[in-house]
Amino acid sequence: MNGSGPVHGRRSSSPMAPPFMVSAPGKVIVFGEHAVVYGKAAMAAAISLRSYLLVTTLSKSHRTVTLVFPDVGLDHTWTIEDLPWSAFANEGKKRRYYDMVTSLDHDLVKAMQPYLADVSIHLPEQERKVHHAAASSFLYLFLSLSSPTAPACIYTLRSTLPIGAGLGSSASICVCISAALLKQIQILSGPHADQPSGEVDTQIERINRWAFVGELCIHGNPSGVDNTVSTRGKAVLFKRTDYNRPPEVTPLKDFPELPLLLVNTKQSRSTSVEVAKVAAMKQKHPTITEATLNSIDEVTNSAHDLITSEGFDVRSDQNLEHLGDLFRINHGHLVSLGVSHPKLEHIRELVDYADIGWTKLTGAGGGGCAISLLKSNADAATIKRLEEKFQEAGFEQYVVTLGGDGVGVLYPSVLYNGTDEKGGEEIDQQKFLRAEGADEIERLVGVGLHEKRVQWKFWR
Ligand SMILES: Nc1ncnc2c1ncn2[C@@H]1O[C@H](COP(=O)(O)OP(=O)(O)OP(=O)(O)O)[C@@H](O)[C@H]1O
Ligand SMILES: C[C@@](O)(CCO)CC(=O)[O-]
Repeated sequence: MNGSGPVHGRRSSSPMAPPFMVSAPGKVIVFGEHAVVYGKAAMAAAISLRSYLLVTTLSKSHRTVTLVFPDVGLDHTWTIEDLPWSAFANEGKKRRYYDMVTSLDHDLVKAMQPYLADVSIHLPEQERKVHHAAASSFLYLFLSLSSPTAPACIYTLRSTLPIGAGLGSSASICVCISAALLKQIQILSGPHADQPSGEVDTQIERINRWAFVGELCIHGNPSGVDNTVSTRGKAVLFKRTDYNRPPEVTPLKDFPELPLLLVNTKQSRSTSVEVAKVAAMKQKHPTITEATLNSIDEVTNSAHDLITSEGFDVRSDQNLEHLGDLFRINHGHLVSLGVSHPKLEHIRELVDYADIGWTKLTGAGGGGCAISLLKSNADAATIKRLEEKFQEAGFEQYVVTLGGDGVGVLYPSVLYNGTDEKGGEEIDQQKFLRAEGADEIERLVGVGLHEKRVQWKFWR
């Protein structure tokens, strides 16, 4: 069944939950992508581009759950009672919200297939794959965390992140879905000011674990670094040596405001395909590949030692050059693992010719984005010329800040947007859908890039 159905305005006297929003950031991997899948360290930071999910509860006369994901053109409705609840409730299959789930249950994945089969059935294979990935991560989490008596709802998702560009779009939507569903079953406490840090950690951990399960539905073998940084925000050093245990996550306090250019080749690719390339390389040349992955680990650890060393100053030429060397070396590793792309090499060449910094791909590669660390003497005119060359090549540049907040909640979805509406401006589905492009989404509901919005709450 397709179509998003009616959306009802809510009043505070209504017994239904009010519309609310959750939001989670994308990320850049500064060092260690791919190697992190094999138990090596990675360093990643949240970025100011984010996904926003609006949850609208419908009246009791409705019994449907609808996904409205316009960024990819997905609009699908399931009837709640029709879904395969019994498979997910079976002895040995039932998961609790506090369980540590580290792999997908193949029987449950199979039980979902008939309900995914008619999602965007009319679309070409490539688009359908994108829809299926998003729909399956939602459905797996919905069936795991919710119940046949769940209220009818519309989940409307919009993101200011480019999709499939290495900036963690899939993780940010999984974090949003996980947080929304956990919020709806009322097992999240907060976020609120002065929440004890132990309680904050528990909420973040719950959201993160289920976001990881969502990521498992989208790409076969995620390390968990993307969902971890998206949930927690800020920046982390991440390492997962044993998939049956939680990863080692070291928060990087005072992550330096690196002078970075972030450029998207706009070459589409899929993370799972790029991860599979490295797996194939490892099978073909196990010793050499292992040595490359170990070398990446050393690069990441060297960067970590540097930025946490006493006296580290990103304005020091010596420190910057050290980090720049590590950018170049890490990019070389990724090239040798086969996950670069001629367009990523083109960005690197343009920056090298301008001689203003060091470049590496970020994320899974195969297209997507590159980051360039700028030298201190990079002058404005040269940067401008370079930006024009990016544009001529069809690339897109983003201005982002690093190390911002992780998952946030806006409950109810009311903001003080400087409008005349009494009690604040209610963000309903129409308004949210009408916002054109990333800038308008930011302006309408953004967590604070343009102005500090106190209504958004974070587990800090
Ligand atoms: N805004 C969105 N709306 C709907 N689905 C989305 C959205 N963003 C991401 N997705 C889902 O995530 C998939 C992209 O995941 P993929 O891992 O390939 O890219 P990424 O997360 O942007 O990159 P990386 O993992 O390298 O950081 C899409 O195919 C889609 O299923
Ligand atoms: C390529 C990879 O290392 C990063 C993708 O953002 C995959 C992962 O860690 O899951």
